[in-house]
Amino acid sequence: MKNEAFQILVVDDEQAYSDSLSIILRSEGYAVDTETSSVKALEKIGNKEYHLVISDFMMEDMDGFELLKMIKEKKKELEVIIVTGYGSIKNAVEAMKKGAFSYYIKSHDPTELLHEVSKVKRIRALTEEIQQASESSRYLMRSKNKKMQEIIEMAEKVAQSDTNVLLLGESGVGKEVIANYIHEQSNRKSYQFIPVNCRSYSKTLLESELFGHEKGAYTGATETRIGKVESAQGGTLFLDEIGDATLDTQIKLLRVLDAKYIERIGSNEHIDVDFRLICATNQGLKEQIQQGEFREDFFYRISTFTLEIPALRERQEDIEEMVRFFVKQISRKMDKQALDIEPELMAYLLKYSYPGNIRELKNIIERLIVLSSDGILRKKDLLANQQHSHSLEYTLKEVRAQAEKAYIEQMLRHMDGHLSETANRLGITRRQLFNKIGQLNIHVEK
Ligand SMILES: Nc1ncnc2c1ncn2[C@@H]1O[C@H](COP(=O)(O)OP(=O)(O)OP(=O)(O)O)[C@@H](O)[C@H]1O
Repeated sequence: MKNEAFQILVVDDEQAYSDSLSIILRSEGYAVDTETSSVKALEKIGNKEYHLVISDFMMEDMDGFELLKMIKEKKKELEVIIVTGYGSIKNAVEAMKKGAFSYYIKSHDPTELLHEVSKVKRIRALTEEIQQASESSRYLMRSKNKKMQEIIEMAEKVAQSDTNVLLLGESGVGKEVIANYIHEQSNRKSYQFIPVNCRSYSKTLLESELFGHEKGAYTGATETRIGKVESAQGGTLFLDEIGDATLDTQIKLLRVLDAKYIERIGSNEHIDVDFRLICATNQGLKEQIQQGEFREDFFYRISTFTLEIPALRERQEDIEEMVRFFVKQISRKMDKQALDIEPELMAYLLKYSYPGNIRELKNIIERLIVLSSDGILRKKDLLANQQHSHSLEYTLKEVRAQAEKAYIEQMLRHMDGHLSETANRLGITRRQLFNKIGQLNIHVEK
């Protein structure tokens, strides 16, 4: 991680002290924000991804212990260095027991502090490396299919430039996975990959999600919030289902791409932004343009480089390896023993048409693993699962309930257990979703 990507928040109610600290830290290239109030600092921490907080111990509105406790409650992984005077070393040591990374004595040589900061940075980089190594085994980025091989190759090439990319393909073919891969292969990889699904939000909510808002910008905006475009600073912004963005939102995005700055809703302040845009859609944008639902100029701007990801049924030669990959991955996740696949099942899976593409294949394997009690995945379990659509022993109400349950569970998994977004996507209220979860005995994994 480069120093500029390492975000530090300095909290001290003595403005002069936090200013001088930030000058020292900035001279090393770190990105520094300062705050004189602990309460406001907590708000900032909620809104932005910091890597380190350097906080004074004695402050007027909250003492160091309390601030530390609240930071750790909010963000366990966020490191805190306590700054203290000679008189309160005992407290600083106590703070370390409570989770502070280390402490720094105010009158000491600042190189000591810089040394501690670089330690936090090194540890953070190591943790991220480990995370990335385990993430790379999350995806199978190999293919025997010629078209898919070309797509992976082109994704690697385009990753080296800053070109905007448009990913086309049916739902579940792995557009987000490819977008993430492009980010990981690019020199923006030490910054964040920020995905936003445009279908999950109403127009106002999407714009506030993207551009952020100032406190009081509209009813319900109770605090200032940083948008996803700002969070993608230095990194990659992935806009999924871009066809769902309204014409107004498209104009605003076009302006951001041209002017390279945003204004939070309710503010005139220009905030410079630098990110790569990757968009995806499973709709025909050309038809949407003809119907006046999608701006042509925006389309040309986002589609400098277009990749069309084939449906899984068009790359049948990859199914077997993918089945084995998911069996291994999911059984490890569920802590189940190594699993064998019955040949009849494999033969069925190789011929099946997968209207839901890779997502459907993954879900099928997950269900089969859950149903297997002896370590063997069998075709009969697959059919048992689909039985309700073939057998005639269920009432209409039961069939409806089963279908609803399966669909809600699938959507919850897709939205990573995020309830509001799931409700939004299902077109019901959060309360209705809660009721369904209770009635249908749905298990929510976060
Ligand atoms: N190459 C791959 N290796 C492993 N898993 C994959 C791969 N491609 C896709 N998947 C899995 O398939 C599921 C669907 O992938 P993804 O969300 O990227 O599809 P999508 O095309 O963006 O779907 P949608 O259009 O519905 O948003 C995810 O669970 C993802 O982890």
